[in-house]
Amino acid sequence: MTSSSPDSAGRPAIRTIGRIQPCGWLLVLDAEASSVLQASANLPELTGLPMSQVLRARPAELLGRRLAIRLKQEIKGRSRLPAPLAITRRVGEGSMKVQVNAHRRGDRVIVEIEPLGPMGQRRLMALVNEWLRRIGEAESRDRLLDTLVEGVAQLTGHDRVLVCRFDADWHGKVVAEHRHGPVASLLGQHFPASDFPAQARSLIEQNPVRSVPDVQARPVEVLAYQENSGAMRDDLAACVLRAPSPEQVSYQEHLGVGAMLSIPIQSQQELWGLLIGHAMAPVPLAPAIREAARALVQMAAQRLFLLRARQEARYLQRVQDSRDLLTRARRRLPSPESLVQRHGAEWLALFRAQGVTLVHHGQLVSFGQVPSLEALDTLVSRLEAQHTHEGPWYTANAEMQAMTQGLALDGICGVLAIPLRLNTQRRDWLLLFRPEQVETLYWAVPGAAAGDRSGSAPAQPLPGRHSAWREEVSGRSIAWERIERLAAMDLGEDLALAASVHEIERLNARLHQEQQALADANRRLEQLAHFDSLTGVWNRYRIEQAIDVELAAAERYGRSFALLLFDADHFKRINDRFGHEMGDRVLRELARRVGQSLRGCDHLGRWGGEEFVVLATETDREAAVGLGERLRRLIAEVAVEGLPLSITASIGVALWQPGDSRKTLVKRADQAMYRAKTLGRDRVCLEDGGADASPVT
Ligand SMILES: Nc1nc2c(ncn2[C@@H]2O[C@H](COP(=O)(O)OP(=O)(O)OP(=O)(O)O)[C@@H](O)[C@H]2O)c(=O)[nH]1
Repeated sequence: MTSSSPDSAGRPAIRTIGRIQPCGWLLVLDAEASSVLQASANLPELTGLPMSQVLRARPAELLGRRLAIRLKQEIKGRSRLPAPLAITRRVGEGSMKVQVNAHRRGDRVIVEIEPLGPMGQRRLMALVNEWLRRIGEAESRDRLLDTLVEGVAQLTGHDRVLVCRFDADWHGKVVAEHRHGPVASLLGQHFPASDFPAQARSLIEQNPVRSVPDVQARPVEVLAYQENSGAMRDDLAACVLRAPSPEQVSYQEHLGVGAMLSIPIQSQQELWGLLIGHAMAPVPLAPAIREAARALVQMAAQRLFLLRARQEARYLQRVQDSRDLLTRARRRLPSPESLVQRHGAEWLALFRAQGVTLVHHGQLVSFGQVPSLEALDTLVSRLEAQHTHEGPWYTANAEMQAMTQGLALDGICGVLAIPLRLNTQRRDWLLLFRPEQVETLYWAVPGAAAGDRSGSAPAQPLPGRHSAWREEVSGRSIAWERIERLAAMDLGEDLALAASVHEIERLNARLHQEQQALADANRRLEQLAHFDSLTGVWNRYRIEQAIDVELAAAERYGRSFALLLFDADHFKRINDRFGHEMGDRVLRELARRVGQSLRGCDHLGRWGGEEFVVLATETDREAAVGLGERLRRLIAEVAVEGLPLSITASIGVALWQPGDSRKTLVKRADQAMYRAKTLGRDRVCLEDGGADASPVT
């Protein structure tokens, strides 16, 4: 900002508050657009008034009454004019058609006046429509961009129109170009990120079209009286006419460019790239042509994002197909480990990767080429500790990331890590690895590239080319694209689900086994608790329970039942003569035969030693004695292999009497049995008072 002191005549000082290009005129008005605050120093040419007067004039004196009123009305309550106003101005002897545009900046209204070009509106419209049609029909990205650069070149007359695509680091690569005349090609070359500083990128939002019709032209100062000069430094940031900075001028000179145009290719979410027009000599660019070029770029951007969406949809379909396979596989419940082995090759193709690792329950399963186990372990612990959110972690430049630095990655430069949340305590991971991809870059501007990128060899000038330097970029893999990251997240979700299903199935199987074991144990326990281990018939505890149940039923319903207690005769002799094992065999055989001969409603139990109890339900005295006699005969017929003797038993019979307890009933049966013993054995005795069945044949 420069200023001059009041002159000798005492007139107030005039300050310079900015600069514009000489291809137009600029006025800064107050918020109501009713008084002039600042004006470009070339306004005397257009108005015929001296500068001192311009700075004191009312807008109507400079723009004409009708235009000034329209301007005032149309900018009221708006941030910019809905459409430019066109007027014809008398300039000197002749007249000139100019376009007036205005926008608000803080509490000021900035008015830009530009001469309209010679091309008729109708011819221009026809041309634009033709190119819009061609752009709308392009079926591939390359075809689309080629059409765009050709169309813009035809409209603007620039010698070289190119499309520069930004990468994730804001380096730009020239991906399409149209040239006219002997101008050097920049196709395939790179512009370093330093050519597109963040500040310049943010200016794109304020004023998307940047046109410098004459790079070398001396800028025109925007002046103000001291009292009106309190302008913000960036007052002119959104002006089309804003003069390029000295650095921009020298940059363009370096490229040998006399005129330039730049229009962003963007969606609401992203700045995809830039369309750049270069002319070796100055080229005036009428506002209508500038706008037409912008319309072409906007149409191309729309088409570009549509084509990309289609391509992404195709890619997602492939991923979906793979996920379907996984879902089908899930029904067969394979382990996550076997899924990796089965689908690994397919995932590597889908994600352009060379290796994949699934970290599941602390176990690592890999397919393809992956880092060493030690490196993987370290990577997973670092991810666990440092990557706290649910989204993916990724890098194309592993050496430069703290997460992957210092790991023996064996030539792997790209890592995409997807956290799989299976339980709340610990995460599993799906890891994809990409190899290094050495790339040769041609930098459009020497010097600027060196040091910008890590791991790259120093940039070398290319022999025979002035504007390109060659650089070998190493230590990087191809970048993980957004759509690939999203697809990997989907795959991760499926894997987590498959792992959960498998895990649940495994736990269920274990639970089933445990239940089975528990049931077996219970069965064994019951066997132990209720059955005699030698003979397999009920033990004393169980038969006592049964007697109690029968006593209760008899007490309640008056149902008569009998208890038969029998004891093998002279059993000791068998043991003594033929051994204890023979004694055991005899007891088993005896129990088996007696048990088999009983009715389903009667019960046999071992009372202890060689003594057994038969509980005969619904049995009266006669039937009980009959049963005793039947058993006596049956026992006498029992033959045991290797035993040359016959076996006999003494049987005591007692019948339930009202008021009986287990003890009294058993006691009577025991006494009866004792009597049978004393009467000579091998006989049935009824309790006291009953007639004994006679034995011996
Ligand atoms: N082998 C075998 N012997 C048993 C078992 N339980 C008891 N004994 C034996 O059975 C015999 C019973 O002998 P005693 O009570 O003298 O009666 P006994 O020899 O049958 O004579 P009486 O009952 O008077 O006819 C003892 O020798 C016990 O050791 C068993 O489970 N297996």
